Amino acid sequence: MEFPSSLSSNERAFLHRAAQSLGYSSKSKGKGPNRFLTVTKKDGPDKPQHSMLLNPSHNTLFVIHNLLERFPISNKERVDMQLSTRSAASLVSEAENALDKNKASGRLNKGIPVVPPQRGSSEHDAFRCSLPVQEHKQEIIKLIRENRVVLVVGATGSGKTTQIPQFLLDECHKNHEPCRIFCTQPRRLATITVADRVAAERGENVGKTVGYHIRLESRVSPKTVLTFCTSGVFLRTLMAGDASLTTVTHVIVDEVHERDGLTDFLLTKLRDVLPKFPSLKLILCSAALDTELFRQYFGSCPVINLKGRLFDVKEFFLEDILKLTGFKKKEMMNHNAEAHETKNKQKSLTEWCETLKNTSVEEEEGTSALSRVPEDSSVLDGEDGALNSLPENNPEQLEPWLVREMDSCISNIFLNEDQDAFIQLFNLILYENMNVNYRHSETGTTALMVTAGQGFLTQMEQLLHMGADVNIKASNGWTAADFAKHFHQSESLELLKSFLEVCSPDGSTVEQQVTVESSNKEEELLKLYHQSFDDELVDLDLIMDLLHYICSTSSDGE
Ligand SMILES: Nc1ncnc2c1ncn2[C@@H]1O[C@H](COP(=O)(O)OP(=O)(O)OP(=O)(O)O)[C@@H](O)[C@H]1O
Repeated sequence: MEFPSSLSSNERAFLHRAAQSLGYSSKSKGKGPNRFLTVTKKDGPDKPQHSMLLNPSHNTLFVIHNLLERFPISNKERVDMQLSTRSAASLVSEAENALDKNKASGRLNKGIPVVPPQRGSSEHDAFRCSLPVQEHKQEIIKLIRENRVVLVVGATGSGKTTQIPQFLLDECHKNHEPCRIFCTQPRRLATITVADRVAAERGENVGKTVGYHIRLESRVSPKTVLTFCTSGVFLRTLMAGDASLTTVTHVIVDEVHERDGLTDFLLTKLRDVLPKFPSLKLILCSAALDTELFRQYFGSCPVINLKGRLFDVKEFFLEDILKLTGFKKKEMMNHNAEAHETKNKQKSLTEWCETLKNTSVEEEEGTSALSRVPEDSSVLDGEDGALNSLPENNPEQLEPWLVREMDSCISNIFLNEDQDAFIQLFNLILYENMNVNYRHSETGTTALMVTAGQGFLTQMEQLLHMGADVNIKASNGWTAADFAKHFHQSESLELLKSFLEVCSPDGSTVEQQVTVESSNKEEELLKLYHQSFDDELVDLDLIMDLLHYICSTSSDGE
């Protein structure tokens, strides 16, 4: 058995005497930090070992083969496995071998308690002091000193895992008390990261004062005082015999609230063995407030409740995030260009409506219904330009003279109430195969819309019979019914209503056709986003932009 170099000369002298009285031989070798004390049986280390025949099953061989492929053995391990005569010079490599064997078997190494070295300073010092657990440092130390089992309850992030083991290390250093601490974690990854973090907080690298041990991997040395390990590794060590706890001073079982099988089993085992090891302290850490069960299980052990670190939760919807981050995709840009075009069309239509309104006011000197533009005229400013896209309406696919003619008919009907324009319009529809739902190239209006707006009932009926669609929206989002309503053409509205009652199988009404469009910028942005991205997918670009925004605009912990 080898003892670590950290022993004082007095301690080494004590061990030499103890070894002698028990009939063992002991020897100190090396200088300064490399001085190790080894205790061997009188027979000497060279006594040949009894060999045992191992007959692994086919299945076992298969598993071993797989494991060796995943974790190939090093040259050194290969040499060590040869049955060679072991020389005294191989004492150090023997110790390393023992570590490796324990690593593979998933059991903790043997060791003795030592006084932890003084903590070094680190960049995390200020952060550590800000953790809620710091306020309870003295209370925690006192309770652990005075009780066999202590339960610490605190919200996630209060500092239980990283700080409580360090309180013990610092306290033992201050009082020159040897200690050997194990802290169990339910997960392998957490075991490694928390060990790394605690070592860094003490200004060290992992593997010195602070180490970790998970199955098939460990970073510990004879100087390791605090070992983070998985519940599985700790349990496996206990299964090999309770004696492994002889030199352990503190066991911290973390995340007991998770109630995973291994941790629960570990707690059962630890409760059973506690009476056998009077100097062993057990600390349970839980993030859940409902801890009565654990408290009772450990004979009404004392409980420390830590305050959590609460941060304001800000709620953002997708449209807020799009606005805050200025997120733009190529597809969104394309949609934006389309939206820009629609905006121009809306502007033209607004001008049309204004012209018509002014003309009517001049004609009817304030008594006209048109002088009382209804409250909802705000829809004219609507920025949403949800145009129905019908391929036959695309002026680019039509001959230019047809576009010119159709545009002129629609604008003349609307702006000049030109009855003759109807003759030309119907000619184009009937003889030039123009679509009855053709939309004016600059405003997106259809013949039905302008006819409804002007209250030309006979022509409206004709258009409806020719298949005019009442659902089409102009560039400002208005349907024919909106035009009728806006320009107070109640008869037009009635006609559309009765037409819908007859023709609409889904029972939609004219009231439902009257569109209330929002001018909300965020909504527009949201619509643009939805048009360019499939909601079923996760938008990693947006997430990256959001993370970047959070990192660049807020300070730590906000
Ligand atoms: N590996 C790490 N890297 C960076 N910061 C860390 C790391 N580990 C912990 N921290 C920081 O230290 C704080 C306290 O962590 P700690 O794990 O001690 O809290 P805890 O109360 O045990 O929470 P939990 O119940 O989630 O384990 C965390 O909120 C985090 O800010």
